[in-house]
Amino acid sequence: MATSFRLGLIQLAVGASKADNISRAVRSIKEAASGGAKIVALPECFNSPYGTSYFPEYAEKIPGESTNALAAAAKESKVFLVGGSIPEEDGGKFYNTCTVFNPAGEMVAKHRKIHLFDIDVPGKIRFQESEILSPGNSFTTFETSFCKIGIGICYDIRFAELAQIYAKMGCKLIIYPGAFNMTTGPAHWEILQRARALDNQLFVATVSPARDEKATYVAWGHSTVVDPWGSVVETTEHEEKILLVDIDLNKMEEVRTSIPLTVQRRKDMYDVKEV
Ligand SMILES: NC(=O)CC(=O)C(=O)O
Repeated sequence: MATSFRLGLIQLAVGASKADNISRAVRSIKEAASGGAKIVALPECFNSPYGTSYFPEYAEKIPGESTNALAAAAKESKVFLVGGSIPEEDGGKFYNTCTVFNPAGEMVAKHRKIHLFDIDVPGKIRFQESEILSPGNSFTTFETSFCKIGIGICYDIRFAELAQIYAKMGCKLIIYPGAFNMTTGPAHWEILQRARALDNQLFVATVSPARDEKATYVAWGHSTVVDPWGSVVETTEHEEKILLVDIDLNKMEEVRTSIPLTVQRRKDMYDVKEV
């Protein structure tokens, strides 16, 4: 199994036209692949503006228009493709869903956002995904020719337990398509990624939409890769951009050998009763 690869993160400018969002995503996937990316990822809500009022209008069944385009793009460019997320409709319910495709264009994973983004920061931001969306109920990992990868969507990154579970399942990289905002972005976006990476001694990547100041929800941007030492390998500002980042998985073993948390855990002590 190869231990290094190039990861392509597509910080896509997402607008009101679904067709335009899809075609620009497909173009960017090809561009990332031409730049040598073997694993490519799109942002949360890549085909729709982010907001509960948009979800029913933009929602699709899976497979559907957006995921068929992703499957074809993965196959054409021969990449593993983490398809950001789309609003999904299934059985009259809506989900925030990430689909993953292998280089043959087959869907190999589907993650429905587990932790819904319900927050109310007085005077700053109130967002209640649960007004429209239902949560997913399963963990999502997939195998590549490089390593096992775990998927979370945006708010999922705030829950340390999910990352710990993916680490236990043998993931070396967790990819979080996400769209933090102008309040929580500067405060928490980078520190959460570094915390998840450092706690679990693995790679973490996030992919945001580009910032649109006129949108009802203004995304923070700053798609990033953090290594198992907790260092930011690569990040960007808020404009549309394709980040190409070389990942050397040997770094993980190096860090785990130097600071051997995985064998030092006191699992005999951690099962405490919650009060
Ligand atoms: N948009 C999200 O799901 C999460 C977010 O913006 C935050 O946690 O802050």
